[in-house]
Amino acid sequence: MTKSFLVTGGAGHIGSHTVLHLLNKGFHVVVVDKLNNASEVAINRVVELAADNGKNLVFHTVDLRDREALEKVFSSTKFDAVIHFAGLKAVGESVQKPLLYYNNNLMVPNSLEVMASHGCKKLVFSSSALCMVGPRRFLVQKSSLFLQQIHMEEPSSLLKRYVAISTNQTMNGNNLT
Ligand SMILES: O=c1ccn([C@@H]2O[C@H](COP(=O)(O)OP(=O)(O)O[C@H]3O[C@H](CO)[C@H](O)[C@H](O)[C@H]3O)[C@@H](O)[C@H]2O)c(=O)[nH]1
Repeated sequence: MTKSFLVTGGAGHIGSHTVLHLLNKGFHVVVVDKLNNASEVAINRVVELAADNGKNLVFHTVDLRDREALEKVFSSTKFDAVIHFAGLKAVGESVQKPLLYYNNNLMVPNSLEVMASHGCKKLVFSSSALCMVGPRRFLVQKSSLFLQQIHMEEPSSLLKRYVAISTNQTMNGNNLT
């Protein structure tokens, strides 16, 4: 049977390229995106580029904080995995509006609960390598100190790190992995 993927933030930069790749591989893809940093034009373009496989793409304008809307999406399709790209990531804005970033980017546990209740156990959590500098220095050797200074003190990176770690713990704790 054809595999189905839910891509959050699938109208965005990395998301739309991922969606096209999945469609080209013949998979069924559902995108949820609240279109705060993207447009449905990107989705239409992906459908066009995927040619015949474009019919396997379904798009919903959904804010991941809206649990009821998320439940409806999971009720409509049995997903093999979720690929998570939906997030705010502008460094400068995250410093100016930290509460906006906390509010938007910490909704992952909400999605995990809905995933778990629908028996979906696989999540690809896309984050930024920059939020992992520090104890895990293997990523950026020479420039790591510089990157650490810039990024570890701004909310966007701190949040990504927090969400990455707590998502990992939740997935393990709930036997989702
Ligand atoms: O609460 C939110 C925040 C954003 N989005 C959507 O998520 C997408 C994010 O795409 P961007 O083009 O803004 O970002 P990138 O594809 O460049 O980056 C994304 O992928 C990166 C992978 O390294 C990081 O995970 C980063 O946090 C994530 O936004 C956009 O369509 C935006 O509308 C939502 O649906 N809900």
